[in-house]
Amino acid sequence: MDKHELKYLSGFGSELATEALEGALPEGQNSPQVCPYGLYAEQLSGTAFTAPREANKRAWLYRIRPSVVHKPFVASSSKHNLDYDFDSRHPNPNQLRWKPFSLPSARTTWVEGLHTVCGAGDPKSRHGVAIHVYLCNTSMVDSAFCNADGDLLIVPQQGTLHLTTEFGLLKVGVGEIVVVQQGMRFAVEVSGAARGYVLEVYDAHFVLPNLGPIGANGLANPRDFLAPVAAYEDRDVPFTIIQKYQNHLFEARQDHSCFDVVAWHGNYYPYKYDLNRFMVVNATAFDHCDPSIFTVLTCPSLKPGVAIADFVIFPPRWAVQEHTFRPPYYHRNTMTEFMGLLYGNYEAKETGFLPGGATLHSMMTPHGPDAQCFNAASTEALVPKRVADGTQSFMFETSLGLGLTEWGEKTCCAIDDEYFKCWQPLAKNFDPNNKPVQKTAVKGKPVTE
Ligand SMILES: O=C(O)Cc1cc(O)ccc1O
Ligand SMILES: [Fe+2]
Repeated sequence: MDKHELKYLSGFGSELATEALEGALPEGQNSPQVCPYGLYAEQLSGTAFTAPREANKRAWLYRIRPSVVHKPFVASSSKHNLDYDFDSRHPNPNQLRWKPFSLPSARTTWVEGLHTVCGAGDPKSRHGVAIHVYLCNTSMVDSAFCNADGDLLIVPQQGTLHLTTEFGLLKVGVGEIVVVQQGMRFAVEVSGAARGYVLEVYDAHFVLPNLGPIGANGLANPRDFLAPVAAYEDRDVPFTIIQKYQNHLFEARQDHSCFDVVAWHGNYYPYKYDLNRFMVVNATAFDHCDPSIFTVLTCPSLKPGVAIADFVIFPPRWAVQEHTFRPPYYHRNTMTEFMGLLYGNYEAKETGFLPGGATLHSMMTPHGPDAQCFNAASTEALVPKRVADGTQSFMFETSLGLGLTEWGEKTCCAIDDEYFKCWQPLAKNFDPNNKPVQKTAVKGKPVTE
């Protein structure tokens, strides 16, 4: 496996085919009596066999040994920081802000460094989400992680992740995301301190949002999603599969690497996406569009238009709206908003919300721009202006109510108790005697007349 010059296949949910050895993919059928090169055929299903064609997901893996060749799973005795108890703690409706989560000083792998902040639901009933951060510095060796419970959307904030997967290799830097779907085995190598965010969903796979009147193109374009080309290792070594099943970690030993897939085809694969490829659509006349215009990926619920979770970004762009308060409006939402900052700062809060930190605004919890942002944006000259240049923030937005873990609310020691103060200086500007002349979109016809 060459880890330096990585090649990718392009397409979101496409039917892809790739072989590391010429002729390793059987021709014209999935299960020949004898597979090329003496490989074993194995299907990995990402949906029920009978899911409608447009939703049906599966991959055929041609591997040195089938993945069933392992010793029994036993409860993992390794230290970990995953926590799926979202119901024991008292609910907390406050606006929450976390200072940057501290990186470990002891040797910590990506799996060991996963810390759960909040979540809802459970994988047994296939409904819910969990939000984690990872804080690590050490590469996984001779082991692979596999989430039997759902999909992982991984957002690096510091340090490049080198993923070895059953499907091949992915290099994921800051400003890119990677989605490893349910049941796909992978290992993470890092070359120093690494921090990032993880959105785990149990209900369904991520899809691209519908574009409606935007048309056939825009937002995240399907061809910018990249899948690995097949790459395998034939290594007979003591090897551990770390499997998360029903939110518990299990380990199974085997005598060979699981990254032994020589060829694969199908529409179920891990993929990465460069956030800089996002084609921004926004208001060009007046008013502030809802942030759904910045949805990269969505995990839909069964209610039309309601997401289990959306992955939304706030990309660098032009702001050109006239007679408009351009930053986010003040709001209370039916959705829950968890935000993270990758680099730079967030337009509605220039200070306090720092890269590697986070905020949580739960359903119906009021929030919006801090006082400093309100005052500046209420008086600024409304010339065309770049916003969010040199920055990248994102939101995990869910229709579920989230419960905090003990680590998220206490032991991470990162909660910023001062957060509420950013709104307190918002002044009462109301003056019933000062009837304004409001500018309108239709020149010469003010609505106040
Ligand atoms: O709260 C936030 O900062 C996220 C957000 C941004 C925006 O432009 C509109 C609504 C919204 O929730
Ligand atoms: Fe919000």
